[in-house]
Amino acid sequence: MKKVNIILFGVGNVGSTLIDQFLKIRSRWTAESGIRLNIPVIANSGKALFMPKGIGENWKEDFDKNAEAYKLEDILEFSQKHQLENPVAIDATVSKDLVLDYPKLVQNGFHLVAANKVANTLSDEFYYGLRRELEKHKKHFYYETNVGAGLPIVQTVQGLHQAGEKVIRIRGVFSGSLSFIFNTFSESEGEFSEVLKQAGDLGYTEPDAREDLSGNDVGRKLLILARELQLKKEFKEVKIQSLIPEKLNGKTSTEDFQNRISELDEIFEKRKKNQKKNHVLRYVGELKVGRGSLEAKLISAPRESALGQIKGADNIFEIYTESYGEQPLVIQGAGAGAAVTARGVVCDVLKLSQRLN
Ligand SMILES: NC(=O)C1=CN([C@@H]2O[C@H](COP(=O)(O)OP(=O)(O)OC[C@H]3O[C@@H](n4cnc5c(N)ncnc54)[C@H](O)[C@@H]3O)[C@@H](O)[C@H]2O)C=CC1
Ligand SMILES: N[C@@H](CC=O)C(=O)O
Repeated sequence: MKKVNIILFGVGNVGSTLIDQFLKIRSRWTAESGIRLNIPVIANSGKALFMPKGIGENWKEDFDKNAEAYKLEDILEFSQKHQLENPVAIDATVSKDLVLDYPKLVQNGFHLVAANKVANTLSDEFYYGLRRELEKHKKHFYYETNVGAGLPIVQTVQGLHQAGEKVIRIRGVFSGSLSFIFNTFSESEGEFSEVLKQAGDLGYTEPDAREDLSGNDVGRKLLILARELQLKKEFKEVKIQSLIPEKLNGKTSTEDFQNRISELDEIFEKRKKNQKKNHVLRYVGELKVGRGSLEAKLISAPRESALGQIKGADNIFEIYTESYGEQPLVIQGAGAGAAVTARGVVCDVLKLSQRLN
């Protein structure tokens, strides 16, 4: 029997759904794959719950009652003291500080699984430095949910590239929240701000919705895919059209922004009206590999086109390669939401566990 110990950072929207999915699947993993999954530590930004034998169904009550203030060192010590076999740190936060500690986690024997996109979008130096550290310590890093949430995008692009296929262009709708917002707003009479709020309530937006509206989240996904194709790119090289008017951007607090979102209504109402007949708004990302260009922008697409037809929080990725020619390989489906994202993380943990002794 192979034991795998999960240390979960981030018990929010994705993290708490992930715990519930793990608790449901683990007896099947034991029976079918010989993997015994234990979750001895769960942590949010302030507190951590330490349970050497692992959390159970009452984890929420246990966390509320027994979680304590902690530092990363406490987790490293706990892991050593209890000789946790195959420790896996899962990052379901948006924290840059935690990402900067990834090398330390790896040096202390941890494998990594991240929904957080920050590690793959910091400088080239950090990106390759982390990979060198992983190689040196023979540890693995999975991050399928960084692009397309639970959709198999990263593995497909990695697979094509490693197999020698020439990827020419990747284009599509890369943001689940912006997809939901424009799919809904294009077809309804409702105000833009109401739809934006709905996207947040459904768990599609980033904790700060401006990360989505600024186009930064799409920019990050483009950069992650570009780096999978060995393009040496930095985030600042991604051309991004922000949807946030200057008066509401960076300088306002998140709360202030929330209170003023109705100021977006008139702007987007105008954009919707100023389109050709039977056209809809879509926020798209495009990576042109040969030119090394990465761009995220709002376009008006024919309603009957592939981009125009997507529904709900769907993402669509059109992957143009040499062998696929004019007809791209297309991957489409829900691109945001706690359930699909958590399931993508569960898949990563399963794949990682299958590689361990
Ligand atoms: N919601 C979605 O559809 C998708 C989300 N993701 C990514 O998943 C991550 C989590 O998203 P949500 O669950 O929606 O966010 P959330 O805001 O609901 O939860 C984040 C959690 O992280 C905790 N946290 C913050 N800093 C921490 C630290 N240094 N150490 C430990 N915990 C810390 C917070 O206390 C909170 O519990 C984000 O990076 C997001 O980009 C990725 C794909 C899809
Ligand atoms: N906010 C993101 C969530 C997944 O990465 C999105 O809308 O796509």
